[in-house]
Amino acid sequence: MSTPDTGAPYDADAQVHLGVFYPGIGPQTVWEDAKAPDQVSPETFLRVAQTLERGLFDAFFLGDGQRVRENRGAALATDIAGRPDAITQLSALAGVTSRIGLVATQNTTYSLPVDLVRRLGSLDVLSDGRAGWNIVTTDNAWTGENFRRGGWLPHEHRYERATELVELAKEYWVAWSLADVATDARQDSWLPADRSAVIARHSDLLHATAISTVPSSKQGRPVLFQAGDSVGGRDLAARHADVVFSANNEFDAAVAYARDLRARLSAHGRSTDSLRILPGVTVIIGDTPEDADEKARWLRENAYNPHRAIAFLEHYWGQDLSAYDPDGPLPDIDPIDGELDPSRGTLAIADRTGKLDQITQWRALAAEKGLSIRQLVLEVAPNSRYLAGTAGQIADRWAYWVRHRVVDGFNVNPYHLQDSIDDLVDRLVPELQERGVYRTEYTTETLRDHLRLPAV
Ligand SMILES: Cc1cc2nc3c(=O)[nH]c(=O)nc-3n(C[C@H](O)[C@H](O)[C@H](O)COP(=O)(O)O)c2cc1C
Repeated sequence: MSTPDTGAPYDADAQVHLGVFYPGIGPQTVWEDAKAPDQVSPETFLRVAQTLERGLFDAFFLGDGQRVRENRGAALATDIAGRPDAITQLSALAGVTSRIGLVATQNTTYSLPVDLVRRLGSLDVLSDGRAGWNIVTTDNAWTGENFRRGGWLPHEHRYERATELVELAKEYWVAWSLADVATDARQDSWLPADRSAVIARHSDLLHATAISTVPSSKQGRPVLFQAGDSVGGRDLAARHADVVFSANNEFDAAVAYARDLRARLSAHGRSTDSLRILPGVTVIIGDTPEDADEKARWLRENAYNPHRAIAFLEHYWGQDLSAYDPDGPLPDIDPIDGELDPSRGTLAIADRTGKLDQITQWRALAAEKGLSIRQLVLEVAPNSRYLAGTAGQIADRWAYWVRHRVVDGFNVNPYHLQDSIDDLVDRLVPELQERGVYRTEYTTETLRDHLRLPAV
């Protein structure tokens, strides 16, 4: 096999960095199973975080979604079922874990800047330098309707606001440290003036004036993850992120992505080693390759059962499609705008065209491959592709990927809140350790150091 051009040299000592990304209980997670634990109880998360810490994981992180999406007056069948706020949840875990990084997804489009930055800085200080922020711009107008401003901001402005917010955050978190606090109570102020300067940003998209209320943490500031794959997203990552949570987990796409991102890093004057690339992936471990494939087949069919397959299409067609046979051809009617319209999901004016283009593409794919509604959904729905194999096969593959710098590790989406996490820790981790690509103990304390990132 030829050496992939990833924009970084081969590294025989490269290590696999691992996170678990838990988006919340949705179609990709088996929650009907009797053994599946409750998705909001503190005991569930305590057990998951402690298992991952036993497995020496770099990070546990939570997705964010601030509104339940609807379908014909009920919760959309393919959406996440219930999702408490990530910072609140991770703050609870900070007290019962000691090493694992705690990463909260929070959106930059709707959040109030100083409030968000202050809460993330607080998690970082209270966890002793283990916090991360998964920066998302959030692509749906439903979320916007929760907020005073309503569904707002087209795509390009979302990244402008995100950049301004991140720049504010970076100033806010390192404004002062505990070492700056006066020990002599007779001094005029408990902070020197140059450490309590007003941090201000005023633009069409963001207004904020702040003096930081939280000291810098043991790792300086929270580690910045960025999730979003457009040019705007990649540029934000290249300018400011420490880690990208990428969606490119197929080999050729991952190689091209690594090369592109590293070129962007260089263009922004950053070293290609200052950013970690961790794509999301669902891992299915079997006793044999056939066993893993069989599990994957079952999971995929469970995730998009006939009912959910129709619900998935209704989201695009904007209307009731319950009369259509999931094992039959795609609807031949045109989509309409309405309650289920994904233009409420993406905010762009041109969405109606985008939606029609999408449907045209699906029709072509279904015609080419002879796919029914359900087969098409299994082909195109997010997270419906899995990495299935024995633990040894997956470890071999990952060792190759990290040494060739295609990625620096993975964010694994658990398909079962406990079983798939046990498999990672008890079956995959020992195989990675045997190949010398995974730590055998924590030798570092902060998330930044676990990830071998440059100091702030
Ligand atoms: C791997 C990944 C994970 C994401 N997780 C979330 C999430 O938990 N909550 C959220 O609101 N948006 C999430 N997003 C959506 C992004 O914030 C963004 O809105 C979307 O990807 C559109 O931006 P883009 O065109 O730059 O990709 C995620 C995106 C990616 C690629």
